Amino acid sequence: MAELESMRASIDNIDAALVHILAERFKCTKRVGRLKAEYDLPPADPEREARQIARLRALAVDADLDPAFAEKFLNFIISEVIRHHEAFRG
Ligand SMILES: C=C(O[C@@H]1C=C(C(=O)O)C=C[C@H]1O)C(=O)O
Repeated sequence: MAELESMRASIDNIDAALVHILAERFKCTKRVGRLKAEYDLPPADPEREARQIARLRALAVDADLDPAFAEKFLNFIISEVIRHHEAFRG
């Protein structure tokens, strides 16, 4: 079925883009983690996280994406980031 193949090709492209986007994000967050370790700042910043979650939920609603899913996804990423930041502190 041509439409199925076409949709799957787009899904594969989107998955590749997601991997590249996540890799860039983790490059930034690792740099932030090294700065935090250097300046003895805590690995997590719950106030910033709350602002990011509120912003992402609103963007999700506008984009017709489930905001609960958007929040879960961001929390999943942030928990990995915090794990990296804790490791930088040693
Ligand atoms: C990257 C940071 O560290 C943590 C991870 C965050 C993220 O992945 O967006 C946000 C806040 C912090 O809990 C930061 O403080 O900016």
